[in-house]
Amino acid sequence: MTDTPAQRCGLIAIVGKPNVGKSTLLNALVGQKVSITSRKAQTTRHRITGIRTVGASQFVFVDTPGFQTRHGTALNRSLNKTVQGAVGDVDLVLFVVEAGKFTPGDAKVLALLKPGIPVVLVANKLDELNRRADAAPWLQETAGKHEFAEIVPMSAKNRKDIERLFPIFEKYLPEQPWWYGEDELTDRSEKFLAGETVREKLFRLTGDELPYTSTVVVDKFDEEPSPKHKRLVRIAATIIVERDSHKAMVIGDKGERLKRIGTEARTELEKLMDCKVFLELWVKVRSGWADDEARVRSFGYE
Ligand SMILES: Nc1nc2c(ncn2[C@@H]2O[C@H](COP(=O)(O)OP(=O)(O)OP(=O)(O)O)[C@@H](O)[C@H]2O)c(=O)[nH]1
Repeated sequence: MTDTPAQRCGLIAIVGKPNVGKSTLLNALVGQKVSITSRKAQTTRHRITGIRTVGASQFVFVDTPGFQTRHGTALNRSLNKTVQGAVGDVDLVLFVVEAGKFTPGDAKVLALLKPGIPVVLVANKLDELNRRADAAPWLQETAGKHEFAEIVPMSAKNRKDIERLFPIFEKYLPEQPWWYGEDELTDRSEKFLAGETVREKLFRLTGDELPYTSTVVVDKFDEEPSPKHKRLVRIAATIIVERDSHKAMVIGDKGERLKRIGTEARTELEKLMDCKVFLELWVKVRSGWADDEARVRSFGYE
């Protein structure tokens, strides 16, 4: 008779300063895109859970926004609150830094972590170090900065590195029944994913020109009966920018850029939701919204 191992389930927070690869890591761990990535710093604003069940263990991941220290606007204050909220009630924290670098920004994030919760130091982007031998003295020095439960040099873009992580994390999850089904990957709604997808395309296609204060609000998400398609979803979303010049930038020459944002988002959503999608995009100017607490709340960034 073989004993089946008891079910384990727990929360894992992914923290780190902007652009260290938190979203890339989460997506690779979950195996599907649930959090958006882009080269632009600070594209992750929401607390997103990704779920992955391996063997008897269910790993529930919480992504956190990049820890912003430079500006003090309401938006940034809201982001910082989310980070602090996310690290307080988890079973394990993955503290992500870039291998070979430990900056004051990293130190600030580390200082936020509550004592008593095990922290894994994830030294990401190892592939970007010219010589792996250079990592050894850096790892030794960084190990002294906190009582890390584990130290893992790796690359979130390397499949083998990702699969090695599950057995490492497993022992930190409490023995308890799973919270989600074995195949569930996220508890985010399709409406939420629609907004995130448009936002990703927006930032990808505007490069560094557009400030990160731009956002996307989904105004309509309706399923409609259709004789031609097994499922049809009609989505309307508004891209909110701070200035007229940003609006012109998003729309582009003869509307080309907005059209491309819409086409790319629609194609991706059709794949993600496995249905026909009609997507309508609007661009609106609301100046100063990032400084306005009430508005930040009404856009859903608690
Ligand atoms: N070379 C290399 N690049 C990586 C790796 N992991 C992530 N990146 C890149 O680093 C950039 C930032 O990655 P993200 O996953 O968006 O970073 P993030 O920490 O979630 O960023 P914020 O949302 O700003 O907090 C992207 O261009 C990724 O492709 C890695 O292991 N190696």
